[in-house]
Amino acid sequence: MRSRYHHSSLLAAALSHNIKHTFIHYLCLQSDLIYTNSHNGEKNSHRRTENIPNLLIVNWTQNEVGSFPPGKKITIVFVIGGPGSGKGTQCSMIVKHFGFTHLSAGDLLREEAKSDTEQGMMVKNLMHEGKLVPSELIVKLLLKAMLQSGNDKFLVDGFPRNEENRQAYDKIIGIEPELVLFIDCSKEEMERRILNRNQGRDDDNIDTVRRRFEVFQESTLPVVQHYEKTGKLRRVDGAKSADAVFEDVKAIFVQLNTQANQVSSVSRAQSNPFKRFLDLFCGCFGTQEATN
Ligand SMILES: Nc1ncnc2c1ncn2[C@@H]1O[C@H](COP(=O)(O)OP(=O)(O)OP(=O)(O)O)[C@@H](O)[C@H]1O
Ligand SMILES: Nc1ccn([C@H]2C[C@H](O)[C@@H](COP(=O)(O)O)O2)c(=O)n1
Repeated sequence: MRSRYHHSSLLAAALSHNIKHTFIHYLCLQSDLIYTNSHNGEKNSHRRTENIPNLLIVNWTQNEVGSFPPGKKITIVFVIGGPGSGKGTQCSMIVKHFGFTHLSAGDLLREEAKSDTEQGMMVKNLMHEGKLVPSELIVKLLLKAMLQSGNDKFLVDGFPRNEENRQAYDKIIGIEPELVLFIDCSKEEMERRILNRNQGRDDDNIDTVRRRFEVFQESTLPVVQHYEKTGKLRRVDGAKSADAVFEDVKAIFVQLNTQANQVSSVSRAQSNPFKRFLDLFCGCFGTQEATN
């Protein structure tokens, strides 16, 4: 306990004096803190939580990543489910039918893991152990990919994986998801699918898969419960065949499109001055709404 306190104090001192990264890393490893050089350019240390690794350098600024133009309508759907539940499979089908851009948090991290940097190595190791990568990093990668795509409709696959992901997203991107699709599937079926997947993924081995299940149980299920309470969750039975699951998914997206069209026709009508005048006029004489 004393040594942990000692390292935390040294870390604070090192941060305020711009001491070399390697020394800061050492201190982070010895304490329960992580270090981030965060989006507002400030160096910070944070208390580590359950799924946060020992050390992290997140090095970015808001300018580096950019943001959406103010007032632009952006549609976001989160797709969550256990490992191997069929998130990627369903996302590919949604893209074909509904014109979303598919952003897989796992794929973005696998790309990052290829880079020959300290950060790349950290991501690679965490994924190999079946652990979650720090939230600021994944949110930054998502925002970057969203802006690069030029689209305004996004399926965010495999996110949020824990409460910390959700909070980092709120802080950095802050666009409420329209809905959260949850693909519900038994552990036995997911394990069977992953071990048959054969895509050369480093984390598709029995030990890592078991750890990924634990993380899903401990960290992702509370997020599912959160969205259930807010009324945003749409649960589908992932145990059916991929096509049968998509029938259920399709119904959810058709409804989402219908709602979006209704909202945009109301706002188009509200921005038409002639229609507003006519509605007011008819309202005064007790007639039905003038136009629609
Ligand atoms: N409904 C289904 N029935 C049977 N097999 C399926 C079904 N959906 C997907 N699969 C197969 O199961 C494997 C895992 O699917 P997929 O990669 O889509 O899952 P995922 O949830 O994205 O996994 P991960 O979280 O590990 O990336 C793939 O080989 C896929 O072809
Ligand atoms: N929000 C996320 C999403 C993914 N990861 C890491 C940990 C996962 O085991 C791995 C693979 O993801 P998948 O392809 O199964 O969606 O990527 C994370 O840390 N945070």
